[in-house]
Amino acid sequence: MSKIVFIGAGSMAEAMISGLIEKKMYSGKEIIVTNRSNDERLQEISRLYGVTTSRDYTKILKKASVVVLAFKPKDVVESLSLLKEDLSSDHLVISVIAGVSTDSITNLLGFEGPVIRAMPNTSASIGQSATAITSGNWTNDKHERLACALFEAIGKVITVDEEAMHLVTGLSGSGPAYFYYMIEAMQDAAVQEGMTEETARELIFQTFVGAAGMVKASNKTPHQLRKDITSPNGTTEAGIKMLQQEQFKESISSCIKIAKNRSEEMGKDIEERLAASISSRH
Ligand SMILES: NC(=O)C1=CN([C@@H]2O[C@H](COP(=O)(O)OP(=O)(O)OC[C@H]3O[C@@H](n4cnc5c(N)ncnc54)[C@H](OP(=O)(O)O)[C@@H]3O)[C@@H](O)[C@H]2O)C=CC1
Ligand SMILES: O=C(O)[C@@H]1CCC=N1
Repeated sequence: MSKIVFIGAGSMAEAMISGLIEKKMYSGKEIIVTNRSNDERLQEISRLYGVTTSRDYTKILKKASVVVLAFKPKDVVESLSLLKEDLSSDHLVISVIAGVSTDSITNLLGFEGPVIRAMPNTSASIGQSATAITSGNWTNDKHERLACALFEAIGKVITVDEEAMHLVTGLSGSGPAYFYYMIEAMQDAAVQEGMTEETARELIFQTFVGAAGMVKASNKTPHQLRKDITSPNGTTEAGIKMLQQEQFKESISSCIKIAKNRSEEMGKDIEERLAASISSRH
């Protein structure tokens, strides 16, 4: 039986594993997970999802057809140098690593194998990821269909040109955190105004779910939906005016730009380290 291997057992790997099992795309038995050194974490993942865990790369990669790279960008050079002996062009490599291009991965692996770069988000764990994928040079339709099916099992998938991946990363990869920050801020404000945390949470959560549902279901734009709530000289107008005064839109714009730039920087850092390692070999 051909398995899927996760190299990395952190938040993103767990979100994908739980979503894939929940949607029955893979059973726990068909998933192998490894990490660098955290034994407790591997035990926890195994207990929660019934997956196999191992640090024997040679053994696990022999059983796998799909290999998901789910470690941090800073670990790419070291981790791929450990993995490349056991990887071949028969493996489909799916990287969810922020910033790092398919070319960098191919160059680090040192052979022309299929690499798909994906940017999901942690809502994968409830089947609600927004994922963008892009294909490297050595993929075919079969690889792309497989990657699409995998990410469709855990949410919505779009295909983009690789240049767009930095923006996607700052927008929808990091995106859930921006909304959580907004919820946190609204909850803190309500508690400061005397509401219990429990009541605030209940009201705010449902308000978020309802607003997201409206954006999805309605044929109105978010702008129109906002206008519908904003009575002249009413509470919403007062609140929105304060957000405008505090430069809410400008803050969000800077947030997306800086996150996109950070993704670009992380990619460049890997390219520079790759170039340095090539020149040191000559
Ligand atoms: N978190 C998110 O919302 C999203 C993250 N991503 C991307 O997913 C990737 C993982 O992020 P996240 O899950 O948050 O990170 P975490 O820090 O939670 O997890 C990283 C994992 O990688 C493991 N690891 C590091 N080096 C190796 C190695 N050589 N072999 C095997 N495992 C290794 C670590 O093991 P150990 O703990 O033992 O060191 C750890 O399990 C990142 O590249 C990130 O950019 C993409 C989209 C969203
Ligand atoms: O913060 C990060 O670098 C990763 C990438 C997207 C979400 N988390």
